[in-house]
Amino acid sequence: MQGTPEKIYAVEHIPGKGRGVVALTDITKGTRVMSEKPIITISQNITSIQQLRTCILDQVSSLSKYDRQEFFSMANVYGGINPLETWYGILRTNALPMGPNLDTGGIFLQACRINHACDGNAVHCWNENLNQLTIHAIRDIRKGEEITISYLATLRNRQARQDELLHNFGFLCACQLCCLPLGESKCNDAALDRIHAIDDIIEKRGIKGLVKPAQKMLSYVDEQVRIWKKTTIAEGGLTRAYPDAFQIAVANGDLARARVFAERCLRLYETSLGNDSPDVAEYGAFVVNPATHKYYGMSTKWATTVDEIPYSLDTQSFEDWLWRR
Ligand SMILES: C[S@@+](CC[C@H](N)C(=O)[O-])C[C@H]1O[C@@H](n2cnc3c(N)ncnc32)[C@H](O)[C@@H]1O
Repeated sequence: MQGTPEKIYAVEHIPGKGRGVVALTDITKGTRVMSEKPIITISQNITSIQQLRTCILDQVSSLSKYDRQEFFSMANVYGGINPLETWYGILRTNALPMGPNLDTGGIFLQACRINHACDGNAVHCWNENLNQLTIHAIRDIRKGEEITISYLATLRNRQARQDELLHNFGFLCACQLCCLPLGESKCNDAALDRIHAIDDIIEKRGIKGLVKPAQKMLSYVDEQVRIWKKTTIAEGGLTRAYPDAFQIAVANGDLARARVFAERCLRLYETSLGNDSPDVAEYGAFVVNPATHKYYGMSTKWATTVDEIPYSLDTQSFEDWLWRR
């Protein structure tokens, strides 16, 4: 018979932050810290106040006594002059996205107690296979350390982060990244600004940009990866950069590089999402056969086969080959 799994975190009072989640043991990178179903869900597709009112009322009134108490004790930076407004304020302060499109959010009794850090040591993700929200450690976390996630969809410069957090969550962030000495903070901001400028270029070019001008686009992603690697930010934006690089390679028929990029995506997703995540299954399949991606065949300009990966090269030469430097 299996014993009860050891509890690796506890919800505790954190000075200046209300409640928060603290590690009860050393937690290694890649560990699933929690996996949880929502007690309330709310969709952005609700179009009328009446619909919103009914949706919130129905769900709050069917909560168990314990869940209701916990829900009422959650942070609310939006206030409210009647119960319904107050509940809506709690939802807006605490809901975590249930999917990549951010159109549905959920209230989770444990995960919603996790405070923010711009460079969080954990990440949250909605797992469609489990129908649960998962939290994974993306760094080693020491016993007694607070477990933190980022509330921000993208990591912008310090001022932009602080403005967004103050506006949406009512606090002035004093995380490690926000408290860097001025010189270091400016360097960090410049790096993040450049990364986002490149993101904008890539987004503007859209799908056509994958093949024209392909080399330029791959160089942009290469630059992003090099910048992220110079920062101390856990995983940085690699979970975005490597899939971009994979798409560029596959769209140009370069199955050798596509497989390497797919392997890198897979490793990142296994750590931050867990082996049962749909993204792990998807990228696992691309590693086996990158040609199954829908963009394969857009161009044959860089055509290679998966057997052409030059594994015998030293690390630097391999990276030069990979990014076509
Ligand atoms: C989702 S709740 C997190 C749990 C909350 N601390 C509680 O007591 O239930 C978000 C709220 O927690 C607080 N919070 C989160 N991260 C914080 C941080 N880094 N510094 C200060 N307050 C923070 C803010 O009040 C924010 O609106």
